[in-house]
Amino acid sequence: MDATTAPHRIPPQMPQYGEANHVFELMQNMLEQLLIHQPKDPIPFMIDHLQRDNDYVPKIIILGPPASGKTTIAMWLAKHLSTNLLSVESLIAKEYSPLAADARMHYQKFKMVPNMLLIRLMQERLKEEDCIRRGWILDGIPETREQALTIQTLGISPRHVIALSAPDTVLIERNLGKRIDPQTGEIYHTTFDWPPESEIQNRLMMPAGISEGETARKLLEYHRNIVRILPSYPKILKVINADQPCVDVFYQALTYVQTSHRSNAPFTPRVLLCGPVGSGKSLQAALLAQKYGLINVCCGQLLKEAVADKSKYGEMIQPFFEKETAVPDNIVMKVLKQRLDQQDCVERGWVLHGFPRDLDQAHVMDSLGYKPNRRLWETLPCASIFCLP
Ligand SMILES: Nc1ncnc2c1ncn2[C@@H]1O[C@H](COP(=O)(O)OP(=O)(O)OP(=O)(O)O)[C@@H](O)[C@H]1O
Ligand SMILES: Nc1nc2c(ncn2[C@H]2C[C@H](O)[C@@H](COP(=O)(O)OP(=O)(O)O)O2)c(=O)[nH]1
Repeated sequence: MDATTAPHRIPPQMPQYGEANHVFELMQNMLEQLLIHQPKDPIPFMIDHLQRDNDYVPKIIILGPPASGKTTIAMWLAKHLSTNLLSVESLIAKEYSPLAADARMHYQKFKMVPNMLLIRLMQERLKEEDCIRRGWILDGIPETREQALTIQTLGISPRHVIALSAPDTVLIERNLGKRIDPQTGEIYHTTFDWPPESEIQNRLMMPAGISEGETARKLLEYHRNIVRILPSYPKILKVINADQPCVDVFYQALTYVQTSHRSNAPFTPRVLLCGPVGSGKSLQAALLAQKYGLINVCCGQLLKEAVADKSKYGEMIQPFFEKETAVPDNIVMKVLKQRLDQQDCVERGWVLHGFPRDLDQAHVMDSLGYKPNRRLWETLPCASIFCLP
């Protein structure tokens, strides 16, 4: 077969390098921003995007009906993730911003901020260094589908969207107990979250707009809009039940925003199955190989085949088999390397079991660049192992 028709050998280090350094996602994010912003000269834009290196900072939207705990959860997340919290109130309160002054005037007159003014105010804030470097959380924004679509068109892409939900009756009742600390802006509740310090208790204020009628009106407005907003975020949305203790809502939200979504990057599974003898590694390896088209690599089987084939390594292994002593790690690794570097393992991925059996072997495997991207540990009570047939 001449060189032009021979299969193109992809060195295993290439896909592994791409996975380890998220090269595909890096390029995908940059391409997205290029197509959204369509700069006259793409090169400086791409250089600036790559130097910013902020693809993985928090970019979170928290939505929910009144009294669902959006602000409470958003504040706790912002503190935990050291990121910036943006809400309508915080945006219009911004000093030295003509846009904010204009928005304040609207808000004082009409109790609302026009869509485009709010979006421009948000855009202005998101361009600031701290939001670029440390990311952001939008609390209760977007409020309408028009805002959601405009935000997307401007290239403001959240990585995670959380929608809190709870029965209206619960929220109307809950909102009656809302209290705010005028000094810190912290939110409390007369029943669910009362501060221990009497000094804080004494200065808490009842915010406006928490009466049953007001909350019911806001709920109607929210339900009318939210059904048109959520379809804008099909793959990054998580709905969390807010009718449970705040702390539980917070930890579900935190767990979600700390997960990364499946990317479209090409992915070659390299699965490592560990566990005591009899824990089912061989069986699970065979099932995984069959289901996902992986190569089933059993280390013990490889050594036996090398001896049976009387290969170069087989002759080295034979004496250890005859003396029933452990085959030296360097010989085992050579046999394993020969197998894992074969085209089928590189292209389809593998599920390895029976190696490594100890830390030294794990270090040798890692040092040679064989890094599994899925690790499964099978455990079994000792008693069960001795009962195996
Ligand atoms: N899971 C919860 N369980 C009980 N009380 C909660 C919970 N989450 C928030 N609260 C309380 O409900 C009240 C409203 O919370 P918060 O202001 O965070 O809600 P919100 O969704 O931001 O409301 P709004 O949209 O009206 O500002 C506060 O007193 C808060 O302490
Ligand atoms: N009950 C039960 N038995 C199992 C399970 N997985 C494997 N086995 C059986 C099949 C074999 O007879 C025995 C050892 O399985 P194995 O896959 O060879 O274990 P391992 O030594 O490769 O880890 O246990 C399992 O999940 N449940």
